[in-house]
Amino acid sequence: MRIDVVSLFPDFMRQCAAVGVVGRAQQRELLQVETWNPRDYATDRHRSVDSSSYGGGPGMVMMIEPLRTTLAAMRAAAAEPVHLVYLSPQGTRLTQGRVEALARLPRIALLCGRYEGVDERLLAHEVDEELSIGDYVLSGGELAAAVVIDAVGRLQDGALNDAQSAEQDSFSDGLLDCPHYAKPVHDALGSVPEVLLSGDHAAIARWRLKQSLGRTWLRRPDLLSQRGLDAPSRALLDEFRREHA
Ligand SMILES: O=C(N[C@H]1CCCN(c2cc(-c3ccncc3)n[nH]2)C1)c1cc2ccccc2[nH]1
Repeated sequence: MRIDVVSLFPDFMRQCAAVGVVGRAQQRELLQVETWNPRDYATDRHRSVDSSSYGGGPGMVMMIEPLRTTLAAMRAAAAEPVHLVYLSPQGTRLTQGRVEALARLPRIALLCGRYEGVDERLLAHEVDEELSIGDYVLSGGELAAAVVIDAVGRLQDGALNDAQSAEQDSFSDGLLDCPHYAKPVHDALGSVPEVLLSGDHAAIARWRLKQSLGRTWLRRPDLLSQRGLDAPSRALLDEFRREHA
């Protein structure tokens, strides 16, 4: 999969994509992340990419021309058609389901705005999808783009050593993750649940599912109502609720 990132801060974006699972996915050529800086495509001697906002008001707006030229060069750089995503608070909320769909595409591009945003005419003409990672305003789209790169990159086949961890991750099956424990078994803060030391894999899987169901019920009941529960899961959750009544 190829991800192109249009940003005024390419070094930052390259560094975000160079570490951890995503960095390893790039080394394994499972993922390719390329950056494009609109300032490199600005034509005036000041290399301007923004101008004041028509109608007045605070802040500057990113101009059409440098972005149009940048996007044309980006699209031409590889054969695959590009699904262009603009990161903004006005976008559709990013979910794991959407991440999984994006991860199946051969190529996406992430447009990172700065200042007060991007000229609406450029967005209307070029952007395929607008995505938000939450209801807050950042300084720019780069951190949101880094979230998309990480969430999509880690789902590339072979990116995770233990493919199952992608399956067990929160939201992969619509539930919150279960608790995890490292050494030592006993600590002043408490002990590791006995079942996890039993070696009984069926019992451990049952315990983990019960914890995931219980946590989701306690912290994110909205996810449960979206997901629905089969009879065994409903019984397991009832058991959790009795134990925590
Ligand atoms: O919304 C603004 N800037 C955004 C423009 C688009 C790129 N930026 C951004 C993206 C996001 C974002 C992206 C995805 N999910 C959550 C937030 N937060 N901030 C910065 C903004 C800047 C600004 C300055 C003065 C007055 C109002 C203003 N609004």
